Amino acid sequence: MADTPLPAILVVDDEHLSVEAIKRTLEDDFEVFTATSGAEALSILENQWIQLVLCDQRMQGMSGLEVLSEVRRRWPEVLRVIITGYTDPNDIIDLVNKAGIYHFISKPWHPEELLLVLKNGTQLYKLQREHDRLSVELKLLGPSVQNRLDEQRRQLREGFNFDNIVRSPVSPLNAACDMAARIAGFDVPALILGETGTGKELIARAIHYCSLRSDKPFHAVNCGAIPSELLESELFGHRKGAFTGAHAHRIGLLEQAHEGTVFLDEIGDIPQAFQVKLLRFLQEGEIRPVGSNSTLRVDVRVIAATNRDIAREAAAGKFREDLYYRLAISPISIPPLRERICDVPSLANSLLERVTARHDIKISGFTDEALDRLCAYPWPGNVRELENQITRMVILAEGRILSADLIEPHILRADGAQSPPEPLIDRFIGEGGLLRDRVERMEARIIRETLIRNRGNKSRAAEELGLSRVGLRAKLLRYEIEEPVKLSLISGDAPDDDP
Ligand SMILES: Nc1ncnc2c1ncn2[C@@H]1O[C@H](COP(=O)(O)OP(=O)(O)OP(=O)(O)O)[C@@H](O)[C@H]1O
Repeated sequence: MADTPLPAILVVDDEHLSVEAIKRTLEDDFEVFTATSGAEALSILENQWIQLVLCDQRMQGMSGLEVLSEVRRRWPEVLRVIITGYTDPNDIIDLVNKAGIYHFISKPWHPEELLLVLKNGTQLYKLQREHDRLSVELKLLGPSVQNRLDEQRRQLREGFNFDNIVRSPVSPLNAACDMAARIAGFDVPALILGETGTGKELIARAIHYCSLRSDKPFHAVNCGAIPSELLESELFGHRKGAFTGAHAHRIGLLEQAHEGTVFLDEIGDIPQAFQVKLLRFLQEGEIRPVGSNSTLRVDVRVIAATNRDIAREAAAGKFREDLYYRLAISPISIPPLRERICDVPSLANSLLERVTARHDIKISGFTDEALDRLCAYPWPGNVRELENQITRMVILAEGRILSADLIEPHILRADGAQSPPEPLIDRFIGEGGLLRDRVERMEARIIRETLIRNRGNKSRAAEELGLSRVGLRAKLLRYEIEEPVKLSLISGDAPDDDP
C-alpha cells in the first residue's frame, strides 16, 4: 500500500546555509522544496502543489513580506509562516496580521518549535481544505436535498387533499369534507367522529396538508393501541432512568411534531389520568417529559378522532368534559359507508386503482353485477372492509374484469333491500317546506342517484326513469345537477357523451 504523501512545504531564504539547515530539520516530516529568491519561490509555487510556505523576512530583492503577500494574492489557500529577526513580538504582530500570515518564528529558531508550528500549520491546512470541500458539497447537495424534500412535501400535500377523498357528488360525506376544509384554515384543535374505517385519518391528513402547518411534521398515534402506562412517555417523552427500562432520553411525539400536527386516534380510549395531562398541554402548550422537573413549550395542533359517542361519554362523566369541549370546537362527523352507498362505485374503482398499482396488476374494472352486489352490502367495516374485499377480488381474478363470483359469499348474500334505509332520503322527505319543494328535492335526489347507478350514462338513466334524453337534460339543468364521475370509463362501458 502506498505511503500517505508528506505535506509539501517551500522554504525561502536567500542564505543558502539557512535553507539547508531548515531542510535538514524538516525533511523527515515534510516534502521540502527550497528557493533562494522570491522569483524562484513563485515559479515553484506555479508548478508544485505546496501547502505551506516558510519564508525569511529579510531577503535581497523581494522581501519576505512581499513574497508572502504575493502568495496570498495568488494562492490564498497556502499557509504562510515568516522567520523574522525581530525578537519583540509586538513589532511583528501587526505586520503578521495585516499580511494574513499564519505564524511567525523568531531567530534563532529552535528545531522543535519550528516543527511544531509547521505540523500544526499543515493540520490546519488539511482541516481548511476539508471544510472547503464540505462547503462545496453542501452547496451542490443542498439544493438537490432541499428539492427532494420539497417534492416529497408537494406529493404529500397533493396526495392528502380533500379532492383525493373519493365520494360521489351527492355524498353526505361532502358536508364533512366541507367542514374539515374550513377548519383546516383555523389553527384550532379538531375532533373527527366516525366508525372504524370511515376515513378519519384520511381527513386528519387532509386537514394538516391544507393548513399552514403543511410543511411541518404530521404524526399519527393510535391511543387505543398503546398501553396506558406507555402513552405518556410516547407523547411527552421521558428522561433517562425515569422508569425501569428507560435507558436513554426519549423525545416524545409532541416534541417531534413541533410546529406540525399530531393525530390522536381513538382518543376515547385514553385513561382519565392522562386526559388531565393532555388537557393541560392543550391549555398551556407545555409538556413535561416523564421523569423531568422542567416543562417544555411545544407548538402542535391536535386533531383527535374516535369511533365512540364521546359527547355522551362526556355527559355521563366517562370522558372529561373540559377536554371534550377543548377538542370539540366544531366536530366533524363522517357518515358510515352504509349511509352513503352512492360512494361505493367511485370508491370501488378508486380502491381498485390503488390495489392494482400497489401489486402492479392490470385490471380494468368491475362487471355491472359485481358493482351492484358491492352496493347492496352495508359494509360494517366501512371503506377499509371494502378495500380488503377488492384486494381479495384482485388476488382471485383471472381476467381483466372483476366479476361478482369473486365476492365473498356473505357479501353476496346481503340483499340491498334489507340493508338499513338511507337516512339521507328520510331527511329529504322529512325536511319542512311546501309539498312542491319537498317533492322537487326528492326528484333531484332520485335523478342524481340514478345517474350515479348508471355511472354517468344519461341514456340509460333516462330510460330507467322513463324520461327522454332531452327531458332528463332539462331536469339536470333545472336542479343544477353536476355530471357525476364517469365510472364507466374504468369499468369498460362507453360513457354517455351526448352534447
Ligand atoms: N373517501 C375515501 N377515499 C379514499 N380512500 C378512503 C376513503 N375513506 C377511507 N379510505 C381508505 O380506507 C382506509 C381506512 O381509512 P382510515 O384509516 O382513514 O379510517 P379511520 O376511520 O381512521 O379508521 P380507524 O378508526 O380504524 O383508525 C384507508 O386505506 C383510507 O385511505
